[in-house]
Amino acid sequence: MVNVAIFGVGLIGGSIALCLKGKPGIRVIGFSNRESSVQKYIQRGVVDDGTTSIQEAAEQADFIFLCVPVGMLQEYLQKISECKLKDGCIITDVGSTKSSVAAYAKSLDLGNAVFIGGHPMAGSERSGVEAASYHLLENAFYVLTPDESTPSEAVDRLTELLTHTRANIVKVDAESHDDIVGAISHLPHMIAVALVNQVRSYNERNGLYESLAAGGFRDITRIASGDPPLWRDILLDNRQVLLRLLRDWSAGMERFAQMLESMDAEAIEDAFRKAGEFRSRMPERRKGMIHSVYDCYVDVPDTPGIIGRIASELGNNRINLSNLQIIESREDVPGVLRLSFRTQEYLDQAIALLEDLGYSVSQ
Ligand SMILES: NC(=O)c1ccc[n+]([C@@H]2O[C@H](COP(=O)([O-])OP(=O)(O)OC[C@H]3O[C@@H](n4cnc5c(N)ncnc54)[C@H](O)[C@@H]3O)[C@@H](O)[C@H]2O)c1
Ligand SMILES: O=C(O)C(=O)C[C@]1(C(=O)O)C=C[C@@H](O)C=C1
Repeated sequence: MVNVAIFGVGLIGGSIALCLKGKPGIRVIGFSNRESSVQKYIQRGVVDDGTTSIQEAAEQADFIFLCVPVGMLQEYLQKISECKLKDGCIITDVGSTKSSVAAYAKSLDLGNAVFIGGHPMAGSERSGVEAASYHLLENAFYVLTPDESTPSEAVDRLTELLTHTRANIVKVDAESHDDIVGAISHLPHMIAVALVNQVRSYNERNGLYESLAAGGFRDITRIASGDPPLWRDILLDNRQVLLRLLRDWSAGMERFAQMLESMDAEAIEDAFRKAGEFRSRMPERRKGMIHSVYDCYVDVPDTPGIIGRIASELGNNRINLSNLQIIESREDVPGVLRLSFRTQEYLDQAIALLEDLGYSVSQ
């Protein structure tokens, strides 16, 4: 039996647990510092067992996933390093920054255990085990950051385990990870928050700002609703990279100001053209890319016209579908029809409706 201990069974830890639980030969143990959370994980069927004891979770584990906020990673690594870990135990994390945790792991004596940093490039602005999903990591890139001293056998074992997430593993060094993810994830979160707060202050004088805000504003600002303490930790941890990126961002905005001042129509068009070209190269349906995360999966019987019927039911109930995809039917995937919505409200309404109609719906 392979024991997998998950510390922090929230959005990401819970999603990994859901991918591993029930797989032959795997037992998932959830750790929380609160007994009520442990009970919740077990009741929701996300883990096989749970404990509030770090030692109990760590000492029986073949794999340890640290899925707590970035600001807690070092404390947990340190406490785990004091446990009597199994020989060859692999400790990995899912934190959104990689350099600091890798350096910290190196400074510890982990005995015969091995640390390999990790970061699944999928997520959402939601948090907690309630938001965890079996499908969250499917087709996403999952970054691992081994270095030259990491035994390749350990990387292979972790990669093998992660096949259950259906993510695509990519290996990157920790510093490059922080540069790249700073630009494609952390900077966008800061921009979204600054933009929402800019509009929020205008809205204090005139409530029409809020009323008229439509798709464009919603699309670019969804991530401004991320968990504040979680994002505080991420931004502070990657601050050196982010300070540089913010200077580049300011320069880009300054260029826009110049284009407007000098009425440089061609340059404005050119900026949109280049951005559009780059963005259109990104696959639409890849997890972690620009996409709706308000998805659910419906088991669809093989009956003619069934997809049309589902779409009509949603339409008749004024539930706006933003995308519909028939996904390949495979043995380990419960649903075959993926329905995407623009808001949590539509998603909740759709799930309630489809369940009322007798469909089996999963998230
Ligand atoms: N949110 C995303 O989109 C996303 C994507 C990829 C990676 N990550 C990374 O994943 C990690 C977890 O993020 P999440 O989005 O799953 O957050 P989350 O809030 O959903 O989950 C965090 C979990 O850690 C637990 N936790 C918090 N403080 C704790 C403590 N002191 N002791 C024990 N447990 C504690 C919480 O109870 C929760 O179960 C973070 O390091 C984050 O950087 C997040
Ligand atoms: O889709 C979102 O809401 C996310 O914030 C996911 C996202 C991202 O920025 O793309 C956020 C943090 C991560 O560490 C990885 C992915």
